[in-house]
Amino acid sequence: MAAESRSSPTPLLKDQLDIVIPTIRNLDFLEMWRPFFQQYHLIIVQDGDPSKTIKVPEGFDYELYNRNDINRILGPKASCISFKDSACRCFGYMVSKKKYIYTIDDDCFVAKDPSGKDINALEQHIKNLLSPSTPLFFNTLYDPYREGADFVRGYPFSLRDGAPTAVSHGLWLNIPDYDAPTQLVKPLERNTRYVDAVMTIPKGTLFPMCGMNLAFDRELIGPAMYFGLMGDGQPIGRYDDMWAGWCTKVICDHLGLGVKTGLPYIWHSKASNPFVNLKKEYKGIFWQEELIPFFQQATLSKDCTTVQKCYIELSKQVKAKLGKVDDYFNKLADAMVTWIEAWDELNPAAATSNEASK
Ligand SMILES: O=c1ccn([C@@H]2O[C@H](COP(=O)(O)OP(=O)(O)O[C@H]3O[C@@H](CO)[C@H](O)[C@H]3O)[C@@H](O)[C@H]2O)c(=O)[nH]1
Ligand SMILES: [Mn+2]
Repeated sequence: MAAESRSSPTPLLKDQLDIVIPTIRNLDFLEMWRPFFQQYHLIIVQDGDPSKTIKVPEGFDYELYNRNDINRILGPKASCISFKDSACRCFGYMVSKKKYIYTIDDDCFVAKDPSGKDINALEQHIKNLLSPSTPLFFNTLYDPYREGADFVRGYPFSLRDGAPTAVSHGLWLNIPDYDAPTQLVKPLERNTRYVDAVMTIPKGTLFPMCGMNLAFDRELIGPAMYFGLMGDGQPIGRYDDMWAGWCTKVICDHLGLGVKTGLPYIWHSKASNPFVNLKKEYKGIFWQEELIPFFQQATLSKDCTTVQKCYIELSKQVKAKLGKVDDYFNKLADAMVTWIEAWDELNPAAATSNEASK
């Protein structure tokens, strides 16, 4: 009997997920990801000099946007997209037409699990996103929906359906995502600890969201994933993902959505320059002592029934309460509004459904 053709199974969410990569480098790292990424569509956001040619390895299906494209597509609204900072990646979220996004940095490679097996980070993120979260009651055996685990005794049955998962936050072996001061005092520290767990970040708790290995449900939370104004002309850098994470978590808590962190790991290969990072982070290190209480105390009214409405409401509070910390936050609050306007312009269907829920 002829051996049946063993075509490899269609990858999960093949036509429902885009991979967004911000880059100022070449994309050779994709060779290592080819087995896991090749069947997905890539959105490459080329930062820096648009006249530079970024070589994409053969065989990948992609669209590439440089700064000229961003300016052409958004016109004056392009002012909300950072230049010369990885924050530019959020343009990829806006132009995508898919339900899910995975974003990864170009210095992140395939890590190995303790058994030595290559980790398909994308597959794990998809599992995280397709299973519920438990933001209202902590399960001490971690992810109860995982094979071989469950809810522990005392876990209310009324809460076991969980909440829809909006965000899956992955981690990093080798170079951990430390801030500059920590990097300076521990230049040789490497993360070798593989913790085999995925857990939901409880409602009411903020977290430092790192953008280098991150997936999210674009339809559930996309408009909140604005990676704030950083880089060229801005007084701060390396807080783009943090800003998005704080806004996202407040909105997820308000809308009853879940955020998970833990598996999958990637191998982060490049330590960016701690001195350059210190300059970028400097103001953020003391500003965040005011930003965190702001987000912890932020409340959204019951009229905020969509992400866009929540985000606009949050932008007003940023202006009212953080504008006095530094004028940068007035600029950022305006950029948050511009981001939503641009999002709705590029995603009219979603915007109309947003209108409908008014
Ligand atoms: O001006 C730039 C600089 C970089 N990029 C691209 O963005 C990612 C991350 O760059 P890199 O790996 O050099 O920086 P890290 O310090 O390791 O990044 C971590 O800190 C956060 C800063 O916000 C970031 O989200 C984390 O991943 C690479 O793909 C670069 O090519 C850029 O587009 N523009
Ligand atoms: Mn890096």
